[in-house]
Amino acid sequence: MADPKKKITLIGAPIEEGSGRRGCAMGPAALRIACLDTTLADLGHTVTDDGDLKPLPARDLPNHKGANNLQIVAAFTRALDTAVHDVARAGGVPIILGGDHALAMGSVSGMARHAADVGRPLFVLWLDAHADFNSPATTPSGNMHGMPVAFFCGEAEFAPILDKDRPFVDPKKVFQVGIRSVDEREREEIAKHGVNVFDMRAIDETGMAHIMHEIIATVKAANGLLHVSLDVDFLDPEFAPGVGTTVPGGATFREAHLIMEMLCDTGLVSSLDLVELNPFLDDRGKSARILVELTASLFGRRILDRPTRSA
Ligand SMILES: NC(=[NH2+])NCCC[C@H](N)C(=O)O
Ligand SMILES: [Mn+2]
Repeated sequence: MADPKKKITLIGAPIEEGSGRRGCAMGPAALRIACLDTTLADLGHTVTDDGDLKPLPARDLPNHKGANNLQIVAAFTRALDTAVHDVARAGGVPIILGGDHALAMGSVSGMARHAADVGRPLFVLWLDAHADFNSPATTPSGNMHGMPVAFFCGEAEFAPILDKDRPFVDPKKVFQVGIRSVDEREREEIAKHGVNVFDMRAIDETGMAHIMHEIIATVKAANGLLHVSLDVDFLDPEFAPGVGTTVPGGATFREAHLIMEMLCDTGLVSSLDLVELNPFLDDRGKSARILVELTASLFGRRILDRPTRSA
């Protein structure tokens, strides 16, 4: 395993205004209560918790009818773009504690700037039930957590949220895994832009290991950085009910761990979003705990390292 001990910085992003309901603002607290920091520190990493971002609404932007709560979403986007870029530039691995998925507008944009600084391409592994490739022009809901992928690929430029000359992510370097809910216009957009989609059928037919080998080989061959964006609804609601947009038929506990273990072996992961956790809807912290367990697998925990629990 390449360079196993990392400098990890936790960045809380208690944004819920990108989704259609309340609750995700409690996500960072739930992840902390589920011991994300000590779990990573126990694996030998240096962990710093930068606390929660609390940006003021971006009052320079007008309301937009296809983009609900634009001023707040834009404020988090700007704050995260800066915070994530700063951590990566200092040689650290940012983990963003969400917060709804609109936060990836900022986190991925910050990593795209870092990748451009170091002259390496940025790849994104999007683990989600949804493609999140809407824009204010195509959205059926106006909810901005359905738009981050289009935004960081430069396909949802409707207001001056970030610098318009910022580096975009090439949609062909976005791998979406677990997809099972895509809107009609969104489907056309992802096909047109060449986003790589592995939906649940592909997972069932081909197997997760095969899909991950393929993705990892592509990133390695390009000497890329890999940002992982993990939405709770990637998982089947049976294992992770604490999310506002559950879709039946999601990834299993083992499939999700396999992804994390395979990624860990590559040493390619530069940054991670943990998003859409809604503790208000969770079942006794179950979903928060699963996110912490998956993060542990991504950063080096091995099943065989753990004491066996019988009964
Ligand atoms: N990150 C999420 N949970 N996204 C859900 C998006 C749902 C729907 N496609 C929309 O745009 O409104
Ligand atoms: Mn999502």
